[in-house]
Amino acid sequence: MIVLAGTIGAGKTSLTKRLANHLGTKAFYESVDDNPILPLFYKDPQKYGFLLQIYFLNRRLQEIKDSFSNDLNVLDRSIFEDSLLFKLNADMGRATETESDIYDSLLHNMMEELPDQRHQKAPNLMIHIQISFDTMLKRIKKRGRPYEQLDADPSLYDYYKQLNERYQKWYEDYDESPKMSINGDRYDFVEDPQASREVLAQIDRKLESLGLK
Ligand SMILES: Nc1ncnc2c1ncn2[C@@H]1O[C@H](COP(=O)(O)OP(=O)(O)OP(=O)(O)O)[C@@H](O)[C@H]1O
Repeated sequence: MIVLAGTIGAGKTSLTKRLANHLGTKAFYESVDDNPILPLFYKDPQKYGFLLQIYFLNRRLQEIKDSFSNDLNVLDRSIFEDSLLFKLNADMGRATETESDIYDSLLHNMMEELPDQRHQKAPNLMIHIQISFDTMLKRIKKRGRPYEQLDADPSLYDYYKQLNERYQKWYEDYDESPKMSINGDRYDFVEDPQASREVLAQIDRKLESLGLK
């Protein structure tokens, strides 16, 4: 499977749709607007941080299992990014070190490959969409999910800034599968059809180099 990665508002969902369409495969989305824990988490991160992670972990593993049938199926978010978000939350005092350690050990245990399994759980390719902090703020505002807005909670500014900064290092350290990065500032694949074609061509070249296409 191919997984998309990137910060809030990077365009993972949009690129998932375009890429699956282009490859003629199935797209798997995590519905954000139907997530019952997310608004609770934004209201009280300390109380709901751990529950939210377990909710996501469960959903993302389900997606991985559901998408096994084709190596080119596309998932709108990687399971590995959640750990980055949770660590940030732990560092901001919204989760304890014990919760963070237990989460990491559970993730590791769930993702461990078994000797004779027919399909690997790790993705075949991870595509990171990189955007600047400025673009991230603009996208969050434009999309307008109420609980994500800075007007409602100015302390989110620091959260978003740190999150954006940590993504670059996360991408550099990521070694669960082959990977590539898309410049989401330069290529506005949502609004600009030419940029969209260029991004899909970049991904095609990578898939070809991996023997997946
Ligand atoms: N592991 C996590 N811990 C805390 N919050 C999370 C986690 N994963 C997602 N979220 C929250 O869920 C919401 C949706 O984030 P996500 O990046 O998955 O989708 P998105 O913003 O719609 O992405 P895109 O615009 O790239 O499609 C955001 O408010 C984000 O902060």
